[in-house]
Amino acid sequence: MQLALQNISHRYGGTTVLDDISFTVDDGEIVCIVGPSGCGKSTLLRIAGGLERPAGGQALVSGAPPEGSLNPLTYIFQDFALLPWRTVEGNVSLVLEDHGINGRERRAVIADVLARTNLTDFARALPRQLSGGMKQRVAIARALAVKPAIMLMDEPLSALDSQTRELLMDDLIALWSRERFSACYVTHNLNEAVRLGRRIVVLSRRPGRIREVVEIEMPLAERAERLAELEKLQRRVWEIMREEAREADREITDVA
Ligand SMILES: Nc1ncnc2c1ncn2[C@@H]1O[C@H](COP(=O)(O)OP(=O)(O)OP(=O)(O)O)[C@@H](O)[C@H]1O
Repeated sequence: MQLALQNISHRYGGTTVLDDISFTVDDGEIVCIVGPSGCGKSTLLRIAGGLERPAGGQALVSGAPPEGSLNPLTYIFQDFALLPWRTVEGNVSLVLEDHGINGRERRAVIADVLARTNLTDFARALPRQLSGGMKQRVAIARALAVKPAIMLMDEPLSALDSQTRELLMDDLIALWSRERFSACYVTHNLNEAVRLGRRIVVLSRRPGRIREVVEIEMPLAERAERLAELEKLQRRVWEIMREEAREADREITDVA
């Protein structure tokens, strides 16, 4: 399935937050979106998922979803959004219950996604017993359970410390290598963007416009070993963003 954002513009009240944004997320591709604070990244993701209607342009999905997909566009948020009174398997189960998947089929899906996210031994644990990294693995397992065509990921690792973030990035790469998923991945963290993105869409400060799209040919599985090359790419992305970020920072300071 392909997600195409076509000439997306958006405003809140009199403030334009997005201006003429167009790009696609192709099948099996992770596209990262980076840009200064407040440039409209989360807004763009909500528009991509149909949660918000853009003032101009359109978000289109085309092609057939994966067989058995219950929810072609599925979000993963920074704050995990788990139900505290449900166990790990109970949290995953919920999305299947919502779709009327029961009995043996439900148990099979839960077992599969818990195995893929290395959570099998934690099936009966409650969220409060888990570290932040494990909670986010549960959120990823829950997203995978509905067989999404495209995952919409809003700063999924930003609540985690840097070591846990590294481990989760390894997990995401391993998951992607086994079964290529498509994702539109918003992040502040340029290291995450160059580790995970096939393309990085760099936005300007508000109103967010596309400054540049950086393509990264290097296979995902090789990236952990080729850090020096990635470092260069990361610097390049930062060079594109630096002035924008500085201006955005000044703008926020002015308001305060
Ligand atoms: N529902 C809303 N009503 C009014 N203004 C909003 C709303 N949602 C976002 N905004 C404003 O729109 C702008 C873009 O917000 P958005 O959260 O999309 O940016 P962002 O790039 O994701 O920010 P950050 O990097 O800080 O997470 C901000 O100025 C924000 O205050």
